[in-house]
Amino acid sequence: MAKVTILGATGNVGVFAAHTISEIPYVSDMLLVGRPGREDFLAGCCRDLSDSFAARGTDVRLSYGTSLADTKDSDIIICTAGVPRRPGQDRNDLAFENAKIIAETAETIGRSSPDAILFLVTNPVDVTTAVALKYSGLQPRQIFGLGTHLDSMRLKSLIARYFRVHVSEVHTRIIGEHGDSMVPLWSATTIGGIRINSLPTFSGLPAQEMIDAVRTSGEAIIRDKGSTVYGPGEAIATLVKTILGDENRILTVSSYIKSEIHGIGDVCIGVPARINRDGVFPVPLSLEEDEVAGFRESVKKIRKVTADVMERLEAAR
Ligand SMILES: NC(=O)c1ccc[n+]([C@@H]2O[C@H](COP(=O)([O-])OP(=O)(O)OC[C@H]3O[C@@H](n4cnc5c(N)ncnc54)[C@H](O)[C@@H]3O)[C@@H](O)[C@H]2O)c1
Ligand SMILES: O=C(O)C[C@H](O)C(=O)O
Repeated sequence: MAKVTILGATGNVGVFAAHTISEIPYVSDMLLVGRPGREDFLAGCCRDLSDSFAARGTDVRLSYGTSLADTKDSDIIICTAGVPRRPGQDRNDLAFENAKIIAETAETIGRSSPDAILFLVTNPVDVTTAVALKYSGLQPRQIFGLGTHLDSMRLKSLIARYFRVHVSEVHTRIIGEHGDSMVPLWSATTIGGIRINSLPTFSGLPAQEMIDAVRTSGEAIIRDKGSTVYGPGEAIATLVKTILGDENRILTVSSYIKSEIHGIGDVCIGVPARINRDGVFPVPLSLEEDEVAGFRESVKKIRKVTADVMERLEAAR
């Protein structure tokens, strides 16, 4: 059984993630952490969640706190703390502001929970994953970000609707930045186990429209309802369950790669990774030429944003 901690638990994503995670059978304890002054809200969340447990037959010990010291002995710490983007902003516009929060948080967690797995949701997630890796001192396998898992789910749902098949029949991946330079892997997309490009209907697939819809999905939801919540919340729970259940699923998350993909590496970015109780292990890949070119561009972009942020963080210390 495991203790799962959510940082930023008073936020839109944090609150819903607490609900989805409480449904995972391996979770025995859940700690909700918010900023000082938010104690009443956190207490209310705990009471409200507890009410739902009776109906569901769930038995999770809930607690809340406002200090990172409370996170000690967590098995997984999920970080949703930080500012979200407003309509018209790019996720990378949040880079420095959120990196400052993550650097401080990661330093404390690295000292107090050296065996934990640290899961970043805060955007821009590829950059915050790299910042957490550097400042926590934890091993690369212990740190990952939501990355392009949510984008892959968005594409999966569009493909399933287009082909009028159940979503479970579709396997697809998007790699690279959780952002504009993301790269769809049509070569790794199957429907009912059959490669999508060997289906006669593939030629009519509005592939570019689909990927454009995925690229702009977060922005469109934020414009219409203020924040993305249900997609990220369910995606977070899938990953927590994969870790705690030692499931060895291959999911596309932001992870540190050395040179696993065509020799490209030394960056945190969305890649397929085998995920289990020990953490996250990127899977070496062989891609089509245009996919490699797209991935190189995406890596180049993320490396630059990450390097700029690291430099500013060091200068600010
Ligand atoms: N990676 C993804 O796919 C994905 C999906 C959704 C949201 N996000 C990101 O998650 C983050 C949270 O989104 P949200 O919609 O829940 O935002 P929100 O504003 O509703 O919540 C933000 C949370 O962070 C906390 N916070 C803000 N500044 C802080 C600071 N200086 N120190 C400590 N805590 C602080 C707030 O108290 C609150 O709990 C954003 O960065 C957003 O972009 C990422
Ligand atoms: O788009 C955002 O800013 C939130 C998140 O990254 C998302 O894709 O839902």
